[in-house]
Amino acid sequence: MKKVLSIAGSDCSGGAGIQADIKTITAHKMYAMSAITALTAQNTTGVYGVIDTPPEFVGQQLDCIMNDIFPDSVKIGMVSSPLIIEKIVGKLIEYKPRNIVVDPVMISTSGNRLLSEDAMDALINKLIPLATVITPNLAEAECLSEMEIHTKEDMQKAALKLSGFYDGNILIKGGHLKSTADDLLYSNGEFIWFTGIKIDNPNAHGTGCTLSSAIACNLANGLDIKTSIQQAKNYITGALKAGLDLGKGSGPLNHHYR
Ligand SMILES: Nc1ncnc2c1ncn2[C@@H]1O[C@H](COP(=O)(O)OP(=O)(O)O)[C@@H](O)[C@H]1O
Ligand SMILES: Cc1ncc(COP(=O)(O)OP(=O)(O)O)c(N)n1
Repeated sequence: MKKVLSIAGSDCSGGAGIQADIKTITAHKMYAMSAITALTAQNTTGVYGVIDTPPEFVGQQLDCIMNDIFPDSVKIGMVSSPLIIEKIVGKLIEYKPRNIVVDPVMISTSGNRLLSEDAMDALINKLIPLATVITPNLAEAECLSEMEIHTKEDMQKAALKLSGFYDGNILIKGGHLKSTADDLLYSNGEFIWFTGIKIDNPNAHGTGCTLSSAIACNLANGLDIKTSIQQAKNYITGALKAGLDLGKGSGPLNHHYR
C-alpha cells in the first residue's frame, strides 16, 4: 500500500485541511498520515480561531513519521508561521522524501488569513524550492507573482513570472475564474491546460486541499506529473458534481463519490 503524508492544519468541520486530505488519500485506497501544523476552529461559514502547533512539535511529528513509515509522497498545506516552515524545511532536507506537493495556502475562500504575512519570505525562499509541484489558486498566484490575474492569458504570464524564482512544476488553479474551471500547468517551458466546465455548486470548501492531496496520491503511484494532475482534476470534478450539501455556508465535497 502506498503511504501519503499530509502536513497541514486541522479543519474541525472536516471539509478542508488535514481532514479533506485524509479522506482524499483514503478514497485513493492509500495509507494516510498527518503532521498537524495548526488547529483551526472553522466551519462552512468561516474561520473563527487558529492555534499554531509549536514548531518543535511539528518536527517531533515528522521524526515519528519519517523514522517509521516513510511516505511515498508528501502534501503540504497550511503552514502559518516562518518558524513552522523552517522546521518542516529542515526535516524535508534531513529525510529527503520524494514527490512533494506544496499548496501555498494563504487565505481561505471565506477571507481569513491562514499564513502570517511574515511567513511569505520563508514560503517563497525556503519551502517552495523543495517542491515537485506548487498549486496556487488565483489569489495565491497573484500574491506570489505580484501581478493581477483576471484571464487565462494572465495565468500564463503569472506562471512565467513564478518560473523566475522556482524551476519546478507550477499549477495555477482556475477554480475562481468567472466562466470556466481551467487549471494551467507550466512545466519544463511548456504550458498545459486542464480544462473543466464550471460546476454550479456553492459547496466548494476544501477544493484546493483535495486537489493537492489527490495529486500527491497519483505521484505516489508513480504517475508522471501531467497524468497525476489530470486524474486529480477528474477526481475533484466528480467530488463537486456529486452535489453534497452540508452546513449553512460553502459546504464540503463528497470525497467518497466513486
Ligand atoms: N465550480 C467549480 N467547478 C469545477 N471545478 C472547480 C470549481 N471550483 C473549483 N474547481 C476546481 O477545484 C480545484 C481547486 O481549485 P480552486 O477552487 O481554485 O482552489 P482553492 O480551493 O485553493 O481556492 C481546481 O482543479 C479547480 O479547477
Ligand atoms: C486548515 C485549513 N487548511 C486549508 C484551508 C483552505 O482550504 P482550500 O481547499 O484551499 O480552500 P477553501 O476551503 O478556502 O476554498 C482551510 N480552510 N483550512
